[in-house]
Amino acid sequence: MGIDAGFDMDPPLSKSAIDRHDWEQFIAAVKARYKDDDQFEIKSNYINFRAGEHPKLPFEGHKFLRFSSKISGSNARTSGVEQIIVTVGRIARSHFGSRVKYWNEAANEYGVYGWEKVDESIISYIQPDELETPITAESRSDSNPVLFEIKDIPGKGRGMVACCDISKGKRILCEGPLLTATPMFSQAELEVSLGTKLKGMPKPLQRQFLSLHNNFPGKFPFSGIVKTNALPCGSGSKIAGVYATACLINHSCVPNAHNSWNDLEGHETIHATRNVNNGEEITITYEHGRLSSDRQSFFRETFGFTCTCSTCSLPPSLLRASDKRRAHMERLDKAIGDPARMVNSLGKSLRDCYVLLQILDKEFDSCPGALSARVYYDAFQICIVHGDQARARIFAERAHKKRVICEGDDSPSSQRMKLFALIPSAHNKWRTTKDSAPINLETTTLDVWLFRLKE
Ligand SMILES: C[S@@+](CC[C@H](N)C(=O)[O-])C[C@H]1O[C@@H](n2cnc3c(N)ncnc32)[C@H](O)[C@@H]1O
Repeated sequence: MGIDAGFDMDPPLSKSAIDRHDWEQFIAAVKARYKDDDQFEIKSNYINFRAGEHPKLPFEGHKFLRFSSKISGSNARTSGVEQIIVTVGRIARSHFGSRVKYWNEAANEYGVYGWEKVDESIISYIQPDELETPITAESRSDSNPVLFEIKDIPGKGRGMVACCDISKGKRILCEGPLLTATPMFSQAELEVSLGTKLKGMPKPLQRQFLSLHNNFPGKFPFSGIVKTNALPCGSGSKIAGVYATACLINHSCVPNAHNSWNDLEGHETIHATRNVNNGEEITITYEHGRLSSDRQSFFRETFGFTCTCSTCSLPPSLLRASDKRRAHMERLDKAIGDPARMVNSLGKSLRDCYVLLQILDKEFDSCPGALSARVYYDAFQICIVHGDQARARIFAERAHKKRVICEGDDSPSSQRMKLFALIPSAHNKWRTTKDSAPINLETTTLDVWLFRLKE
C-alpha cells in the first residue's frame, strides 16, 4: 500500500493557445531547475523523474492531472521523491496559482481525481496530439485571468499589451528560458552550439524559439534569433536567456515594466514599474542611459533596429531636454561611484544621490524603477562606509521597497536589501571585533589569515 503524495491540476488545463503557452513556460522552468540533475530525464513527449514511482510531466499540458508518487518506503526515501514533488509543485504554483492542489495521504488529504482517470491520462502522454491556435485574450480561461495579450504594434512587430489595468509592482510574467547562450569565439561556433541545444529540446519549444523575431537573418539564423532577443541573466552577466514570451516585449527608453533574472529560481520576471492602463503596451528597457543619438547607434549595431519609443519620437526641443537630463544623470552616477569621493566627500556624495533621484523622477515620469533602487543602495553604502547606520537603515528600506516593485519580494536583491534594512552592518562582510583574530599561529599561517591570501 504505502503513502502517496502529490499535486493535482484542478481544473485541468485546456488546449487553448494561452494554456499551452503557460504550460510551456512551466515546463521550461522545471527544465531550468533540474537540467543538471541525474534523476531528470527528457523523453520525446514528457519529462520523467527517476525517483520514487517516476512521476511525469507531459509536454501537452491539457493531458496533465496529477504529479505524484509513493513517499513511504526506502526507494522513495533514498530517491528524495517527496522533495521533487514539493519543488515541482512550487514551480507549478508560481505558474498556475491555486489551480495546483497539494495533497498528502499522511495528512489524510487525497487528490481530486480517481486513480483510473489519472492512469489513463498518464498513458496518453506517449502519443502527442497538438493543436495550433494563436494567442488572444479570449482564448484564456476565466480561472487563469489574463494580464496581457500579444498583438501587432505598428512599426515594432509583435508586442505585449495589457488586457486590464495593471497596478504598479504587479508580477506580469514569470518565465524560465527556452535556452541560454554564452558568447563564443565566433558566430559559427555559437551557431553550432545553439543547433545542438535546439536538437535536444522538445518540438513545441523548438518551434517557440524559431518563431521569435530575427533581425539578422542569413548564414547564422539561430545566433540571429539570440542576438535579437536574448536578455542577460543578471546585470553584466555573459549568459543570456531566450524566452518564449518575455522576448515579445518591446523596448522603450521610458519603460513601464522591469525585467529581472532570478538566479536562485532560474527564471525571469516582469513587473509593472508604474500603473499600466488596459490597452497600453507593456515595455521594458534594453538599455537605459546615454544620449538619444548614442542609444540609437547602440540599438542599430547591437539589436538591428531603430527605436521609435515615445522618448525617441519627441519633438527636437523636448528630446534635447531629455538628453540634457540623461547627461546630468551620467555625470552624477559617475561621481557617486567614485570610491575616493565616497570616502572623502560624504556630504557631496549624498547630495549627488538626492539630485540624481530628482532627475530620475523627472525623466522617468516619477517611476524610475530599478534605477532609483540602485541610487538608494549607493546612498546606503556611502553611509555604511562612514558608520552612519541610522541613515543607512532608511536608505536600505527605500532600496528594498523599490526592488520589491521591480522584482518582487522573492528576488535575491530584494532579500539582500531587506537584510540590510534590518541589520545595516551585515553589509560589512569584513567586520570583526578586535579579539577575533586567531591565536597561537606561527607567522606564515597568521599572514594567510591576515592578508586574506586564501580568499
Ligand atoms: C525582442 S524583440 C521584441 C518582439 C518583436 N517586436 C517581435 O515582433 O517579435 C526585439 C525587436 O522588436 C522590435 N522593437 C522592439 N522595441 C522597439 C522600439 N522601441 N522601436 C522599434 N522597434 C522595436 C525590433 O525589431 C527589435 O529588434
